[in-house]
Parts: sequence; C-alpha cells; structure tokens
Amino acid sequence: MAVPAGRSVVFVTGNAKKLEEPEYQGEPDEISIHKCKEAARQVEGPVIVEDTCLCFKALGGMPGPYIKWFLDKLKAEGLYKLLAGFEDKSAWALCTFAFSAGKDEPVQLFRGITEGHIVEPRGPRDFGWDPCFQPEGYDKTYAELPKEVKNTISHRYRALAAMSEYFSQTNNTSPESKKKKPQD
Ligand SMILES: O=c1nc[nH]c2c1ncn2[C@H]1C[C@H](O)[C@@H](COP(=O)(O)OP(=O)(O)OP(=O)(O)O)O1
Ligand SMILES: [Mg+2]
Repeated sequence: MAVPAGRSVVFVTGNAKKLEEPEYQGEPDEISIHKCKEAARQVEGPVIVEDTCLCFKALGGMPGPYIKWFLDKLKAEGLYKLLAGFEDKSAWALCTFAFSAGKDEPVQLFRGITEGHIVEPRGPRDFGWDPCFQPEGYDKTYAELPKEVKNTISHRYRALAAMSEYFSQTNNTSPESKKKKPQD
C-alpha cells in the first residue's frame, strides 16, 4: 500500500542505538564537518574528531570513508582481492582531523595523505587495514613497519602535524602565550 502524499513515515524503535548507528555518508570533508558539529553540539564545548579513509585509485577513491564497513565484511584479504580486475593497485590513506571551539563555532579541517599500494596482506593483524597498505618508498606494509616508522610517515601523523602547526601559530598570536614565550 502506498503512503499517502505529504505523510511521513515514522520509524518506531525502543532501541536508541539503532538511531545512533548510521555513520555519515558523503565526501570525506563533509563527513568530518558533520561529525565535528554533532560532537560539539553534544559536548557543548571544544572538540576534535578524526575520520580515516582508504581510497583506491582504480575505484575512483572508493571505499574512502566507507572503508570501515568494507574492512569489516571483506577483511584485509578481501580488500586486496577487490582490485584483482585492475592493474592499478595504487591507493592513498587520508586522515582528517576536525576541530571546533564549541557549538555554533566554525569547523577547521586538517588533512594528511600518505600514498601507497594495496598488497596481499602481510604482518600483524592488530590494526585495521594496515596489513594490506604498503606506503610509497617502502617494501613493508604499515603492519610490518615498526610503529615508530609508521608514526613518522602516516596519514594520521601528517594530519596531526598540520593541526599542531595551526595551534602553535594560534597560541603564538595570543597575548598570553607571547608573555610566556621563552626568550631567544
Ligand atoms: O592507520 C590506520 N591503519 C589501519 N586501519 C585504520 C587506520 N586508521 C583507521 N583505520 C580503520 C579503522 C576503521 O575501520 C576505518 C576508519 O573508520 P573511522 O570512521 O575513521 O573510524 P571509527 O569509526 O573506528 O572511529 P570514529 O568513532 O572515530 O569514527 O579504518
Ligand atoms: Mg567512524
């Protein structure tokens, strides 16, 4: 039976988790902005959120922000197999930090990208898609690289560096921090 024109359909559930569950969809920037605004609204104060995408060149950037669900269903092996029909195995990891000083304040984005290739999974399975991502210039996957190395080249490190650069500049321009700045 059709829904009469102009009437909306009410989703009835006693389970709040079902309403919370859907993750935002869209372009990575949009998702981060939305996620950050929602967090600032709920926290009613300054917030930082982060979103990570894994983008396959041959698939026009997909799975991108949907990587969590692809990984959940396909595991690292399946992500590699997804590219079986393509010669181009290149990919990039994108990390976006989003900061807002509070609800009704603008959202500032900080991005970090690491280029690489999708390979047959190698190394420990303790973090997400690390076993199937091999960063450019290395013959090891993120999972095989020591954490100290991953942490100097990763998408997240680069986004974090951009964010700390922003905050150090902001602090340097405030009169308070100028006073505290050590003499050089
Ligand atoms: O460096 C990484 N190396 C390997 N895997 C990674 C990395 N960073 C995130 N990941 C995984 C976690 C999740 O399966 C997906 C991103 O999803 P993403 O929405 O950003 O994270 P999430 O939903 O787990 O946490 P949040 O509550 O902050 O959204 O990629
Ligand atoms: Mg998420």
